[in-house]
Amino acid sequence: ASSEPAEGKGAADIDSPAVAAEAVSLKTSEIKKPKTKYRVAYVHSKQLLEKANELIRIKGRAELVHSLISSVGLLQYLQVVSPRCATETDILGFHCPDYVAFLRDSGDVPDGKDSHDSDAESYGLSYDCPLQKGIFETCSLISGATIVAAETLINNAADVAINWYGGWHHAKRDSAAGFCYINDIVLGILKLREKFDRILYVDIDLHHGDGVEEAFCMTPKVMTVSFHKYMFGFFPGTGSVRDIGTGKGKYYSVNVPLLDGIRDAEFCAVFYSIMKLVREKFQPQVIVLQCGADTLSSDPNTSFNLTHLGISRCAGLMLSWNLPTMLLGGGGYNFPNTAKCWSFLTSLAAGKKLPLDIPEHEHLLAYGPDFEMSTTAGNRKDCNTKQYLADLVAKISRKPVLVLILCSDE
Ligand SMILES: O=C(CCc1ccccc1NC(=O)c1cccc(C(F)(F)F)c1)NO
Ligand SMILES: [Zn+2]
Repeated sequence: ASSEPAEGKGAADIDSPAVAAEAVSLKTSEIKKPKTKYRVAYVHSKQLLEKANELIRIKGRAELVHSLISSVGLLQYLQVVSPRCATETDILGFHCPDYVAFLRDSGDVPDGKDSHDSDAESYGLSYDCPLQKGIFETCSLISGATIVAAETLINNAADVAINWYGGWHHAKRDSAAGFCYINDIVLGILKLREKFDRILYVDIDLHHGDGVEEAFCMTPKVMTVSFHKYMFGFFPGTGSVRDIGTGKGKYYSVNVPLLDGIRDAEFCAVFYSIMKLVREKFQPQVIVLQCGADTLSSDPNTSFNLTHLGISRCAGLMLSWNLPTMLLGGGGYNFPNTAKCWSFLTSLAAGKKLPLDIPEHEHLLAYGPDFEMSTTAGNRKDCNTKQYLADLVAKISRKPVLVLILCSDE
Protein backbone atom coordinates (compact mmCIF):
# COMPACT_ATOMS: atom_id res chain seq x y z
CA ALA A 1 0.00 0.00 0.00
CA SER A 2 1.27 3.50 -0.79
CA SER A 3 2.49 5.27 2.29
CA GLU A 4 1.05 8.59 1.15
CA PRO A 5 -2.43 9.32 2.57
CA ALA A 6 -4.91 9.27 -0.32
CA GLU A 7 -5.06 12.71 -1.97
CA GLY A 8 -8.21 14.74 -2.43
CA LYS A 9 -10.04 13.60 0.68
CA GLY A 10 -12.68 16.28 1.19
CA ALA A 11 -12.67 17.92 4.64
CA ALA A 12 -15.91 16.09 5.41
CA ASP A 13 -14.22 12.75 4.66
CA ILE A 14 -11.24 13.45 6.91
CA ASP A 15 -13.65 13.77 9.80
CA SER A 16 -15.06 10.31 9.09
CA PRO A 17 -13.52 7.88 11.65
CA ALA A 18 -12.43 5.38 8.97
CA VAL A 19 -10.26 7.88 7.12
CA ALA A 20 -8.99 9.43 10.35
CA ALA A 21 -8.07 5.96 11.66
CA GLU A 22 -6.30 5.18 8.38
CA ALA A 23 -4.34 8.42 8.64
CA VAL A 24 -3.34 7.59 12.23
CA SER A 25 -2.40 3.99 11.47
CA LEU A 26 -0.25 5.11 8.53
CA LYS A 27 1.46 7.57 10.85
CA THR A 28 2.27 5.04 13.60
CA SER A 29 3.02 2.19 11.22
CA GLU A 30 5.39 4.49 9.31
CA ILE A 31 7.28 5.04 12.58
CA LYS A 32 7.46 1.33 13.38
CA LYS A 33 8.01 -0.17 9.95
CA PRO A 34 11.73 -0.69 9.15
CA LYS A 35 12.94 2.04 6.79
CA THR A 36 14.02 -0.20 3.92
CA LYS A 37 11.66 -2.68 2.36
CA TYR A 38 13.46 -5.84 1.35
CA ARG A 39 12.73 -7.80 -1.79
CA VAL A 40 12.32 -11.32 -0.38
CA ALA A 41 12.75 -14.50 -2.45
CA TYR A 42 11.11 -17.57 -0.86
CA VAL A 43 12.32 -20.84 -2.36
CA HIS A 44 9.48 -23.35 -2.40
CA SER A 45 7.61 -25.86 -4.54
CA LYS A 46 5.01 -28.53 -3.81
CA GLN A 47 7.55 -31.23 -4.72
CA LEU A 48 10.24 -29.78 -2.43
CA LEU A 49 7.71 -29.53 0.41
CA GLU A 50 6.53 -33.13 -0.09
CA LYS A 51 10.05 -34.54 -0.17
CA ALA A 52 11.38 -32.51 2.78
CA ASN A 53 8.26 -33.37 4.74
CA GLU A 54 9.25 -37.07 4.61
CA LEU A 55 12.70 -36.66 6.19
CA ILE A 56 12.61 -39.07 9.14
CA ARG A 57 13.89 -36.73 11.89
CA ILE A 58 11.59 -33.87 10.95
CA LYS A 59 8.65 -35.71 9.39
CA GLY A 60 5.73 -33.29 9.05
CA ARG A 61 7.68 -30.12 9.94
CA ALA A 62 8.01 -28.71 6.41
CA GLU A 63 4.24 -28.85 5.94
CA LEU A 64 3.61 -26.97 9.20
CA VAL A 65 6.17 -24.27 8.35
CA HIS A 66 4.90 -23.55 4.84
CA SER A 67 1.21 -23.75 5.72
CA LEU A 68 1.64 -21.26 8.58
CA ILE A 69 3.59 -18.82 6.38
CA SER A 70 0.84 -19.18 3.80
CA SER A 71 -2.08 -18.87 6.22
CA VAL A 72 -0.78 -15.69 7.88
CA GLY A 73 -0.93 -14.14 4.40
CA LEU A 74 2.78 -13.58 3.81
CA LEU A 75 3.12 -15.27 0.38
CA GLN A 76 1.71 -12.22 -1.41
CA TYR A 77 4.70 -10.17 -0.18
CA LEU A 78 7.30 -12.75 -1.26
CA GLN A 79 8.69 -13.78 -4.62
CA VAL A 80 8.08 -17.53 -4.53
CA VAL A 81 10.94 -19.12 -6.49
CA SER A 82 11.02 -22.79 -7.54
CA PRO A 83 14.10 -24.84 -6.67
CA ARG A 84 16.08 -26.95 -9.09
CA CYS A 85 17.90 -30.18 -8.33
CA ALA A 86 21.58 -29.69 -7.46
CA THR A 87 23.59 -31.26 -10.29
CA GLU A 88 26.32 -33.84 -9.79
CA THR A 89 28.78 -31.03 -10.60
CA ASP A 90 27.25 -28.80 -7.94
CA ILE A 91 27.51 -31.55 -5.32
CA LEU A 92 31.05 -32.59 -6.31
CA GLY A 93 32.03 -28.95 -5.70
CA PHE A 94 32.29 -30.02 -2.07
CA HIS A 95 31.56 -33.73 -1.53
CA CYS A 96 33.82 -36.66 -2.52
CA PRO A 97 32.89 -38.73 -5.61
CA ASP A 98 32.88 -42.05 -3.74
CA TYR A 99 30.57 -40.69 -1.02
CA VAL A 100 28.21 -39.14 -3.59
CA ALA A 101 28.14 -42.40 -5.60
CA PHE A 102 27.40 -44.46 -2.48
CA LEU A 103 24.66 -42.09 -1.32
CA ARG A 104 23.07 -42.00 -4.79
CA ASP A 105 23.16 -45.79 -5.31
CA SER A 106 22.11 -46.76 -1.78
CA GLY A 107 19.06 -44.54 -2.05
CA ASP A 108 17.78 -46.73 -4.91
CA VAL A 109 17.51 -49.89 -2.82
CA PRO A 110 13.88 -49.94 -1.63
CA ASP A 111 14.61 -50.31 2.06
CA GLY A 112 18.00 -48.58 1.84
CA LYS A 113 21.28 -50.44 2.40
CA ASP A 114 21.40 -52.28 5.67
CA SER A 115 22.71 -49.39 7.74
CA HIS A 116 25.08 -51.67 9.63
CA ASP A 117 27.09 -52.66 6.54
CA SER A 118 30.66 -51.46 6.94
CA ASP A 119 30.66 -49.27 3.80
CA ALA A 120 27.58 -47.38 4.98
CA GLU A 121 29.17 -46.86 8.39
CA SER A 122 32.35 -45.46 6.87
CA TYR A 123 30.22 -42.79 5.17
CA GLY A 124 28.40 -41.93 8.40
CA LEU A 125 25.28 -43.58 6.97
CA SER A 126 24.11 -45.37 10.05
CA TYR A 127 22.48 -44.49 13.37
CA ASP A 128 22.25 -40.67 13.20
CA CYS A 129 21.84 -40.69 9.42
CA PRO A 130 19.64 -43.61 8.41
CA LEU A 131 19.44 -44.34 4.68
CA GLN A 132 15.81 -43.69 3.87
CA LYS A 133 14.35 -44.27 0.41
CA GLY A 134 14.96 -41.42 -2.03
CA ILE A 135 17.27 -39.59 0.38
CA PHE A 136 19.68 -38.64 -2.43
CA GLU A 137 16.92 -37.08 -4.56
CA THR A 138 15.46 -35.25 -1.57
CA CYS A 139 18.80 -33.82 -0.45
CA SER A 140 19.71 -32.89 -4.05
CA LEU A 141 16.50 -30.88 -4.32
CA ILE A 142 17.01 -29.24 -0.90
CA SER A 143 20.57 -28.32 -1.90
CA GLY A 144 19.38 -27.02 -5.27
CA ALA A 145 16.97 -24.78 -3.36
CA THR A 146 19.83 -23.25 -1.38
CA ILE A 147 21.82 -22.80 -4.62
CA VAL A 148 18.81 -21.07 -6.24
CA ALA A 149 18.56 -18.83 -3.16
CA ALA A 150 22.21 -17.88 -3.68
CA GLU A 151 21.54 -17.18 -7.37
CA THR A 152 18.74 -14.73 -6.54
CA LEU A 153 21.25 -12.74 -4.44
CA ILE A 154 23.96 -12.99 -7.11
CA ASN A 155 21.53 -11.70 -9.79
CA ASN A 156 20.35 -8.96 -7.41
CA ALA A 157 16.83 -10.29 -7.94
CA ALA A 158 16.25 -10.13 -4.18
CA ASP A 159 17.73 -8.58 -1.05
CA VAL A 160 16.81 -11.54 1.17
CA ALA A 161 16.59 -15.18 0.01
CA ILE A 162 14.87 -17.74 2.25
CA ASN A 163 15.10 -21.55 2.18
CA TRP A 164 13.51 -23.03 5.31
CA TYR A 165 14.10 -26.52 3.86
CA GLY A 166 17.87 -26.02 4.00
CA GLY A 167 20.50 -25.45 6.70
CA TRP A 168 22.03 -28.95 7.00
CA HIS A 169 25.27 -27.80 8.59
CA HIS A 170 26.82 -31.09 9.81
CA ALA A 171 27.39 -32.87 6.46
CA LYS A 172 31.12 -33.43 5.70
CA ARG A 173 32.83 -33.74 2.32
CA ASP A 174 33.07 -37.54 2.65
CA SER A 175 30.33 -38.42 5.12
CA ALA A 176 26.89 -37.76 6.46
CA ALA A 177 26.61 -36.53 10.05
CA GLY A 178 24.00 -35.32 12.49
CA PHE A 179 21.16 -36.19 10.16
CA CYS A 180 22.78 -34.08 7.39
CA TYR A 181 23.64 -35.87 4.11
CA ILE A 182 24.51 -33.12 1.60
CA ASN A 183 25.79 -29.80 2.97
CA ASP A 184 23.51 -27.38 1.12
CA ILE A 185 25.04 -24.45 3.02
CA VAL A 186 28.55 -25.13 1.71
CA LEU A 187 27.17 -25.50 -1.84
CA GLY A 188 25.27 -22.22 -1.48
CA ILE A 189 28.36 -20.41 -0.18
CA LEU A 190 30.49 -21.82 -3.04
CA LYS A 191 27.86 -20.44 -5.45
CA LEU A 192 27.98 -17.02 -3.73
CA ARG A 193 31.79 -17.06 -4.06
CA GLU A 194 31.32 -16.88 -7.83
CA LYS A 195 30.37 -13.23 -7.31
CA PHE A 196 31.23 -12.12 -3.77
CA ASP A 197 34.71 -11.90 -2.25
CA ARG A 198 33.92 -11.92 1.48
CA ILE A 199 31.09 -14.07 2.77
CA LEU A 200 29.89 -14.14 6.38
CA TYR A 201 28.29 -17.37 7.62
CA VAL A 202 26.43 -17.12 10.96
CA ASP A 203 24.97 -20.19 12.68
CA ILE A 204 22.55 -19.79 15.60
CA ASP A 205 21.39 -23.41 15.69
CA LEU A 206 21.75 -25.14 19.08
CA HIS A 207 24.50 -27.34 17.57
CA HIS A 208 27.94 -26.27 16.31
CA GLY A 209 28.01 -25.62 12.56
CA ASP A 210 30.96 -27.99 12.20
CA GLY A 211 30.49 -29.04 8.54
CA VAL A 212 30.47 -25.45 7.27
CA GLU A 213 33.33 -24.38 9.52
CA GLU A 214 35.44 -27.37 8.42
CA ALA A 215 34.81 -26.61 4.75
CA PHE A 216 36.11 -23.04 5.06
CA CYS A 217 38.52 -23.17 8.05
CA MET A 218 41.55 -22.60 5.79
CA THR A 219 40.31 -19.59 3.85
CA PRO A 220 39.94 -15.90 4.79
CA LYS A 221 37.21 -15.47 2.14
CA VAL A 222 34.50 -17.05 4.27
CA MET A 223 34.17 -16.16 7.94
CA THR A 224 32.13 -18.68 9.91
CA VAL A 225 30.63 -17.63 13.27
CA SER A 226 28.78 -20.26 15.30
CA PHE A 227 26.83 -19.74 18.54
CA HIS A 228 25.99 -23.13 20.09
CA LYS A 229 25.71 -25.29 23.16
CA TYR A 230 29.14 -26.61 24.15
CA MET A 231 29.11 -29.11 26.97
CA PHE A 232 30.82 -32.45 27.56
CA GLY A 233 29.03 -35.16 25.61
CA PHE A 234 26.77 -32.82 23.61
CA PHE A 235 26.74 -33.33 19.81
CA PRO A 236 28.94 -32.74 17.79
CA GLY A 237 31.50 -31.90 20.55
CA THR A 238 33.45 -29.34 18.46
CA GLY A 239 33.27 -25.53 18.51
CA SER A 240 35.44 -24.51 21.46
CA VAL A 241 36.31 -20.81 21.73
CA ARG A 242 39.94 -21.86 21.00
CA ASP A 243 38.87 -23.17 17.58
CA ILE A 244 39.76 -20.14 15.40
CA GLY A 245 40.67 -21.57 11.99
CA THR A 246 44.06 -22.58 10.55
CA GLY A 247 46.62 -21.46 7.98
CA LYS A 248 45.35 -18.55 5.88
CA GLY A 249 42.00 -19.04 7.60
CA LYS A 250 43.36 -18.37 11.08
CA TYR A 251 41.01 -15.98 12.93
CA TYR A 252 38.29 -16.54 10.26
CA SER A 253 36.50 -19.18 12.31
CA VAL A 254 34.72 -17.79 15.37
CA ASN A 255 33.11 -20.05 17.98
CA VAL A 256 30.84 -18.93 20.82
CA PRO A 257 30.37 -21.93 23.15
CA LEU A 258 27.42 -21.48 25.50
CA LEU A 259 25.86 -23.37 28.40
CA ASP A 260 22.28 -24.47 29.08
CA GLY A 261 19.53 -22.06 29.98
CA ILE A 262 20.60 -18.92 28.13
CA ARG A 263 17.72 -16.49 27.58
CA ASP A 264 16.89 -13.92 24.89
CA ALA A 265 18.47 -10.93 26.65
CA GLU A 266 21.86 -12.55 27.30
CA PHE A 267 21.98 -14.37 23.95
CA CYS A 268 21.24 -11.12 22.08
CA ALA A 269 23.75 -9.13 24.14
CA VAL A 270 26.50 -11.64 23.28
CA PHE A 271 25.33 -11.86 19.66
CA TYR A 272 25.31 -8.08 19.20
CA SER A 273 28.74 -7.50 20.75
CA ILE A 274 30.42 -10.28 18.76
CA MET A 275 28.73 -9.51 15.46
CA LYS A 276 29.66 -5.82 15.81
CA LEU A 277 33.32 -6.88 16.04
CA VAL A 278 32.94 -9.30 13.13
CA ARG A 279 31.43 -6.56 10.96
CA GLU A 280 34.24 -4.12 11.74
CA LYS A 281 37.00 -6.66 11.15
CA PHE A 282 35.64 -8.63 8.21
CA GLN A 283 33.37 -6.14 6.39
CA PRO A 284 31.30 -8.88 4.71
CA GLN A 285 29.61 -8.38 1.34
CA VAL A 286 26.93 -11.05 1.85
CA ILE A 287 25.48 -12.94 4.83
CA VAL A 288 24.27 -16.53 5.17
CA LEU A 289 22.35 -17.09 8.43
CA GLN A 290 21.42 -20.61 9.58
CA CYS A 291 18.37 -20.15 11.85
CA GLY A 292 18.07 -23.55 13.53
CA ALA A 293 15.21 -23.26 16.04
CA ASP A 294 16.31 -26.00 18.45
CA THR A 295 17.42 -23.14 20.75
CA LEU A 296 13.77 -22.40 21.62
CA SER A 297 12.83 -23.01 25.22
CA SER A 298 10.14 -25.47 24.13
CA ASP A 299 12.49 -27.61 21.99
CA PRO A 300 12.77 -31.26 23.14
CA ASN A 301 16.55 -30.74 23.40
CA THR A 302 15.55 -28.70 26.53
CA SER A 303 18.85 -26.79 26.38
CA PHE A 304 18.60 -23.08 25.64
CA ASN A 305 15.74 -20.89 26.82
CA LEU A 306 15.15 -18.62 23.83
CA THR A 307 11.90 -17.40 22.33
CA HIS A 308 11.15 -16.42 18.74
CA LEU A 309 11.93 -12.82 19.79
CA GLY A 310 15.56 -13.59 20.66
CA ILE A 311 16.11 -15.37 17.37
CA SER A 312 14.30 -12.58 15.49
CA ARG A 313 16.47 -9.91 17.09
CA CYS A 314 19.60 -11.72 15.86
CA ALA A 315 18.20 -12.03 12.34
CA GLY A 316 17.02 -8.40 12.58
CA LEU A 317 20.56 -7.22 13.31
CA MET A 318 21.88 -9.10 10.28
CA LEU A 319 19.12 -7.66 8.04
CA SER A 320 19.80 -4.15 9.35
CA TRP A 321 23.23 -4.21 7.73
CA ASN A 322 21.43 -4.04 4.39
CA LEU A 323 23.66 -6.66 2.75
CA PRO A 324 22.32 -9.44 0.51
CA THR A 325 21.22 -12.02 3.09
CA MET A 326 20.24 -15.70 2.93
CA LEU A 327 18.10 -17.19 5.70
CA LEU A 328 18.21 -20.99 6.09
CA GLY A 329 16.50 -23.47 8.38
CA GLY A 330 18.22 -26.28 10.31
CA GLY A 331 17.32 -27.91 13.61
CA GLY A 332 14.03 -27.34 15.39
CA TYR A 333 12.15 -30.28 16.85
CA ASN A 334 9.15 -28.60 18.41
CA PHE A 335 7.50 -28.34 15.02
CA PRO A 336 4.68 -25.85 15.76
CA ASN A 337 7.09 -23.47 17.54
CA THR A 338 9.68 -23.86 14.77
CA ALA A 339 6.92 -22.92 12.30
CA LYS A 340 6.00 -19.86 14.42
CA CYS A 341 9.65 -18.81 14.66
CA TRP A 342 10.38 -19.06 10.93
CA SER A 343 7.07 -17.36 10.09
CA PHE A 344 8.18 -14.52 12.35
CA LEU A 345 11.56 -14.29 10.58
CA THR A 346 9.83 -14.33 7.19
CA SER A 347 7.52 -11.49 8.30
CA LEU A 348 10.51 -9.53 9.63
CA ALA A 349 12.28 -9.78 6.25
CA ALA A 350 9.08 -8.83 4.42
CA GLY A 351 8.43 -5.92 6.81
CA LYS A 352 4.92 -7.18 7.54
CA LYS A 353 3.22 -7.60 10.93
CA LEU A 354 1.70 -10.93 11.95
CA PRO A 355 -1.62 -11.65 13.70
CA LEU A 356 -1.41 -12.41 17.42
CA ASP A 357 -3.20 -15.72 17.02
CA ILE A 358 -2.74 -18.69 14.71
CA PRO A 359 -5.18 -18.23 11.81
CA GLU A 360 -7.77 -20.85 10.98
CA HIS A 361 -6.05 -23.34 8.64
CA GLU A 362 -5.64 -27.07 8.05
CA HIS A 363 -3.07 -27.54 10.86
CA LEU A 364 -4.64 -25.18 13.43
CA LEU A 365 -4.95 -27.93 16.04
CA ALA A 366 -1.17 -28.47 16.11
CA TYR A 367 -0.94 -25.04 17.83
CA GLY A 368 -3.12 -25.82 20.79
CA PRO A 369 -3.86 -25.20 23.59
CA ASP A 370 -3.06 -21.47 23.32
CA PHE A 371 -3.17 -21.00 19.51
CA GLU A 372 -0.88 -17.96 19.83
CA MET A 373 1.77 -16.90 17.31
CA SER A 374 4.28 -16.26 20.09
CA THR A 375 6.55 -18.69 21.95
CA THR A 376 7.49 -18.34 25.62
CA ALA A 377 10.63 -18.84 27.70
CA GLY A 378 10.70 -21.43 30.49
CA ASN A 379 12.17 -20.68 33.90
CA ARG A 380 15.04 -23.15 33.61
CA LYS A 381 18.26 -22.08 35.33
CA ASP A 382 20.70 -20.06 33.19
CA CYS A 383 24.11 -21.68 33.65
CA ASN A 384 25.79 -18.82 31.78
CA THR A 385 26.97 -16.44 34.50
CA LYS A 386 27.62 -12.82 33.53
CA GLN A 387 31.28 -13.55 34.28
CA TYR A 388 31.31 -16.53 31.90
CA LEU A 389 29.77 -14.46 29.12
CA ALA A 390 32.06 -11.46 29.72
CA ASP A 391 35.14 -13.74 29.64
CA LEU A 392 33.85 -15.36 26.46
CA VAL A 393 33.43 -12.03 24.68
CA ALA A 394 36.83 -10.89 26.00
CA LYS A 395 38.52 -14.01 24.60
CA ILE A 396 36.87 -13.57 21.21
CA SER A 397 37.52 -9.86 20.94
CA ARG A 398 40.97 -10.52 22.39
CA LYS A 399 40.64 -7.45 24.53
CA PRO A 400 39.32 -7.11 28.07
CA VAL A 401 35.58 -6.55 28.15
CA LEU A 402 35.19 -5.23 31.65
CA VAL A 403 31.45 -5.50 31.97
CA LEU A 404 29.14 -6.99 29.44
CA ILE A 405 26.15 -4.73 29.73
CA LEU A 406 23.29 -7.12 29.21
CA CYS A 407 20.44 -5.16 27.79
CA SER A 408 17.45 -6.79 26.21
CA ASP A 409 16.73 -3.96 23.79
CA GLU A 410 18.63 -3.24 20.65
O1 LIG B 1 19.79 -30.47 15.17
C1 LIG B 1 20.81 -30.98 14.75
C2 LIG B 1 21.02 -32.49 14.75
C3 LIG B 1 20.95 -33.00 16.17
C4 LIG B 1 21.37 -34.45 16.28
C5 LIG B 1 22.56 -34.88 15.80
C6 LIG B 1 22.95 -36.22 15.93
C7 LIG B 1 22.11 -37.11 16.55
C8 LIG B 1 20.89 -36.71 17.06
C9 LIG B 1 20.51 -35.37 16.94
N1 LIG B 1 19.31 -34.99 17.48
C10 LIG B 1 18.16 -34.95 16.76
O2 LIG B 1 18.17 -35.00 15.56
C11 LIG B 1 16.90 -34.84 17.51
C12 LIG B 1 15.70 -34.91 16.83
C13 LIG B 1 14.50 -34.83 17.54
C14 LIG B 1 14.49 -34.68 18.92
C15 LIG B 1 15.69 -34.62 19.58
C16 LIG B 1 15.69 -34.47 21.07
F1 LIG B 1 16.70 -35.15 21.61
F2 LIG B 1 15.86 -33.19 21.32
F3 LIG B 1 14.53 -34.90 21.56
C17 LIG B 1 16.91 -34.70 18.91
N2 LIG B 1 21.82 -30.24 14.28
O3 LIG B 1 21.69 -28.89 14.21
ZN1 LIG C 1 20.58 -28.37 15.87
